[in-house]
Amino acid sequence: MGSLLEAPGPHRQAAIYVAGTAPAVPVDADRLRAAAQAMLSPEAFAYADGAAGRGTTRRANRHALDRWQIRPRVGRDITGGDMRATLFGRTLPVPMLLAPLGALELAHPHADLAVARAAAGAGVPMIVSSQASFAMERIAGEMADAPRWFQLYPSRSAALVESLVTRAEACGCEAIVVTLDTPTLGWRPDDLDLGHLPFFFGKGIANYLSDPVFRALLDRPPEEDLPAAVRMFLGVFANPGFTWAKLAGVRALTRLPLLVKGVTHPDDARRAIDHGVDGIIVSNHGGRQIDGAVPAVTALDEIAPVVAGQVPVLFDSGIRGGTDIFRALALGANGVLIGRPLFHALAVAGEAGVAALIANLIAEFDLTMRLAGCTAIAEIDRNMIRRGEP
Ligand SMILES: Cc1cc2nc3c(=O)[nH]c(=O)nc-3n(C[C@H](O)[C@H](O)[C@H](O)COP(=O)(O)O)c2cc1C
Ligand SMILES: CC(C)CC(=O)C(=O)O
Repeated sequence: MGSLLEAPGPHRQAAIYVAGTAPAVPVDADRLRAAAQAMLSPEAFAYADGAAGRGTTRRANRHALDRWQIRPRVGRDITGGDMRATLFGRTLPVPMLLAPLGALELAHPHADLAVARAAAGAGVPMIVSSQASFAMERIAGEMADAPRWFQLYPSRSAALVESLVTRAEACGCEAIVVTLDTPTLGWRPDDLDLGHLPFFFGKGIANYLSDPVFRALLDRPPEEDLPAAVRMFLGVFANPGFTWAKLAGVRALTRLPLLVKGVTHPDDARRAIDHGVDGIIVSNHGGRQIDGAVPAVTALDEIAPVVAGQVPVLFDSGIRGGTDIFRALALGANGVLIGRPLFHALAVAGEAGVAALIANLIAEFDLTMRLAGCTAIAEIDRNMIRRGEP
């Protein structure tokens, strides 16, 4: 049997299963999540799925996205279709990146290495987490010249921050993302109930264990005394005293584009620009930090007009399909980050799972865009959507 979609296009066939054959990796985000849950330990699933407090913001992220209604334009020639977008001088096949996710070894033993290979295969940038399960140099080693960025938790140790940023530059990361919404971990009942956080067990700390500055803080090497290294990690990885003024210190360390992640207030978007950032990631960390925080897409709607094109605005927290990508772009985002579905796809089928997820998202976005009458990213503007009833 042929594919269900015959129209020409670079990614068109990606999501398409041959009639009668169910896809190995569920296409729908909810089914993908369920498949991952069936395979993972309760602790691993809870860590990724978990949210702050009662999960109000995690739910609100979806609810708010669903309220935005696409207003398709008809009677247009949609034979072609160009999803490419340029960010910081790099042309991407589609305005989509893989969000930084820590402790991916909970999902799959190949963790970040599998994600890196799938990302590189698709040309979709991977944002390597500070909390990666492999050292960033090994992850980069899987990617040839494919685009990768590095996400930094501003550590209490300025020397460690400098070392991490220097290493990221040296292994070919093309941008530095400073996450500002996690000066300390949020209140996460699922993890608390299970008494489990990956970091306590030495997971997701490979970038620290491989760092000369971090190792110099230890009395004995982590290979001899992992619990002591874990305690040191817990003591230094975050910096509750990190302020806008201190961002200048990170800015001074690198000539790479610097983005801040976790902005939801328009005044903070203004401040970020005043402090010389090159990009803003509107995100509430998938509702994992403050229960009751503003839905991320509502924040995007407020922030995009304030930024008004001065720097690129990226968006995450709730993106589950191609229509969500369309909504975010229509609200002024220059690109989106894929979060939890990436963890789920990795759990279900490793590198192949992530490759399938990426291909499916691109294919659905492609179809959404052209069915809405748009054949170029620039055509996806505010006029293409409206806010529906609550
Ligand atoms: C398992 C997991 C680990 C995460 N680790 C990080 C991290 O190390 N650094 C970071 O900036 N954000 C981290 N995040 C937040 C994501 O980058 C992203 O903001 C969030 O997943 C978006 O919400 P969504 O998954 O509901 O779309 C993590 C999220 C999850 C689910
Ligand atoms: C706080 C980190 C260590 C990991 C993270 O960002 C998360 O679990 O959401």
